[in-house]
Amino acid sequence: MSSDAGSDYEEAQGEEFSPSTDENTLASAATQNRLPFDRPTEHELAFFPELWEHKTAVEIFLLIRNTTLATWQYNPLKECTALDVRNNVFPPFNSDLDLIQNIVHYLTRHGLINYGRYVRSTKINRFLVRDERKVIVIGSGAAGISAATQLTSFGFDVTILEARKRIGGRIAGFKTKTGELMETGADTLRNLENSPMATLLQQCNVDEQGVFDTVAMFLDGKSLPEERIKNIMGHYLTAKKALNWEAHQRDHRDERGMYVSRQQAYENLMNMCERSTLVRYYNHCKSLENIAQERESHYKQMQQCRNMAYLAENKLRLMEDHNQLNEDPLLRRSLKRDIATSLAKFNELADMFEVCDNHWIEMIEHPQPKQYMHPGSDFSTYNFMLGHEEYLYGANLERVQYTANAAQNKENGVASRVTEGVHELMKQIVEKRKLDIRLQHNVKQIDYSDKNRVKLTVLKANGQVENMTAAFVVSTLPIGVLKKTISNDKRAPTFTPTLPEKKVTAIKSIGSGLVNKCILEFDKPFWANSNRYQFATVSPNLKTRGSLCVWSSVPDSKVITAYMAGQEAHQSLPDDVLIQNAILNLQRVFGNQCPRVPVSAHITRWQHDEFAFGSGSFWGLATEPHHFDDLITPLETSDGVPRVYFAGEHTCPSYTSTVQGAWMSGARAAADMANAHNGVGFVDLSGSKKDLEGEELITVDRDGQMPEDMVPLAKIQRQSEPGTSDA
Ligand SMILES: Cc1cc2nc3c(=O)[nH]c(=O)nc-3n(C[C@H](O)[C@H](O)[C@H](O)COP(=O)(O)OP(=O)(O)OC[C@H]3O[C@@H](n4cnc5c(N)ncnc54)[C@H](O)[C@@H]3O)c2cc1C
Repeated sequence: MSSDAGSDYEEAQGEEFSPSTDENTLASAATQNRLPFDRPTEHELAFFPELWEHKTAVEIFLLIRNTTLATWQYNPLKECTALDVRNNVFPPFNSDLDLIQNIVHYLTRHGLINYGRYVRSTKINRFLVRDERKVIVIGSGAAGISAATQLTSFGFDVTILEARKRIGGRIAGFKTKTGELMETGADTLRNLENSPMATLLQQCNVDEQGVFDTVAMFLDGKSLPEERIKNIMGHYLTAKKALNWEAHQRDHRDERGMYVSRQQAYENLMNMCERSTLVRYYNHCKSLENIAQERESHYKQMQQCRNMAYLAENKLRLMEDHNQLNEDPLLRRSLKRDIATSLAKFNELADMFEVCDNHWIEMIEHPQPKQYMHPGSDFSTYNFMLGHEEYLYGANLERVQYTANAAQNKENGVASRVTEGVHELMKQIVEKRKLDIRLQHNVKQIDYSDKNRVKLTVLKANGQVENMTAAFVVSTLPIGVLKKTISNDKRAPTFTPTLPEKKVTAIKSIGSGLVNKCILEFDKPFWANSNRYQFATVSPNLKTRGSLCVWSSVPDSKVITAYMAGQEAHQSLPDDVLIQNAILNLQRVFGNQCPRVPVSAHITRWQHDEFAFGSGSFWGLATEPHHFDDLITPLETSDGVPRVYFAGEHTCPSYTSTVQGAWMSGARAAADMANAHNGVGFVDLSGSKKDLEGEELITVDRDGQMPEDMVPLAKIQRQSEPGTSDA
């Protein structure tokens, strides 16, 4: 967060916890964790069955739960213990220390507090016998690191096996020869207002930079007026809202039972809008015609009235000239009456004529558009927004189902880039938590056919093969790799026995997407001052809308990144052609300020990365919600014990293809494993600060001696994830 987070970190050890506990603070602590502040979730009700009994019990539970979350958020550099929470809950509600401990334990277990890079002050109780504690986590991406840190806190002995030479997985970056940072994987943390990544940013010694929603847009090198951008953005957001509303109302599938794609849904909406615009235009023209006819008819009647009055008046004058007025008083009166009624009628018609006239003028002054979206720049801008959505989803919108609202989650709210790179967060957590990570350990086989243990065949850097065993395994193999596994690709690890049919179907059904980057380094930044470091170049060609569309940099960096999304992410053009295209794009906007040749450049090809085979997962046209449950369900060894757990961004349906989703999935897998094997009862977690020795973890081995009230719960029905769906 701030550059002096390090010193905060040291100071935190002596700091007292005293967050304000007013209603707003408590409510926002809950929403920050994706929990409803005023009711327990189904998941909480499953763990605290007594909440079904009394309304008062629910109120006390919520007060303690929300205060615990607020206490942790107030200072996430330091473990939040039951004693800290007790001090922050006002009497008499702080009298039940057992309840407070249970809530602290529950929230810790499920990765809502006491996670990431923090100082522990309580002992870690290890109840499982030594052999049952051994966990191997496959992969050191965000999911693997999250699972490993959590499991270590629950008393497991964790080793991470990582195939690459580095940690981080799809969070990656390197320094150029001149020391500039190029982030080749995830670089933007979105949705920070309710993401655990906000806490990690607070815990780590990094500098974060806000990414703004409104960006400058250029079409053919010319800046689009802000007003037009806002206008089109309005159309796009309305369409997106309509789509999300529709997704909650009914299912739209084709004859094969596949969901309608987002592209199709946007096109349908656009056609509907075009149709209704045309209908409105037709009605407008029809009304104009009717008014014109009405006006004409009034005019004609006015003429008739005028003529009648004129005739009667002429007749009267003639009678007067011939001194006949007194001769025929009846005729005289009748003529006078005709004049009066004609004039009255004329006036009435004149008023009606004026009303018509005003209406006519008003309609002429407010013409109706003939088209919903004008072809040309407006349509290109709208199309750019769909291209941007392809970047957020990491997939062509023709392949993403219309119901998916993950992009909504990612796009809205607070977003940040980390000056030192997102991988710096992972590095600092790994160092602080002293995780045991074996790099260049490529897992080739996961054998769960035995009893009591899982065997792994691992290919090491020196070409040696090592067989390793563990009581439990957490696989964070990416969706792209799992897809290769089920298609028997030699580069991907195998499972023995082969994966169950349900899992295979799930892996096939969940989409594997692709985003790539073109990263350019120059000798100085020419793309404007430090505030404006994100802009978009709108492609006039609809087919290439995802190509080099969004440009991003961090202030004072000499590196600028363009993203390739949708169809364009699969570009097979050689690097130098892509780099030249990017330079041309920049030159259209910045002219000669942009040099013809960059100092250095890097193009990513995540589709060919054999430890990822893609950038992230998405809700494909055949993805059903239960596919994520099928993917998450652990594999059982031959003794019927669940031992191979699954994590990774692709197992977090609400936040697929994000670092947040990966982190949350690791915490979820760790909780599932601990709940099943390490007991869901609670022990004294209040901790004794006397035991605290620096930042060393204090572990107490109890070798199988589990307290009576701490029974392992073989299977807790996963009713919902804490802090996701039912928030
Ligand atoms: C170009 C790009 C841009 C992105 N931009 C963003 C963004 O701006 N914001 C965002 O939130 N997300 C973004 N993402 C997505 C984000 O990076 C991922 O969702 C997240 O990092 C996935 O974490 P993970 O732990 O699930 O998987 P990974 O990070 O892929 O971790 C899996 C690990 O398993 C290892 N592994 C694979 N096979 C084996 C094997 N056989 N043996 C041992 N280890 C193995 C891999 O090397 C890897 O380290 C982006 C991704 C890409 C590619």
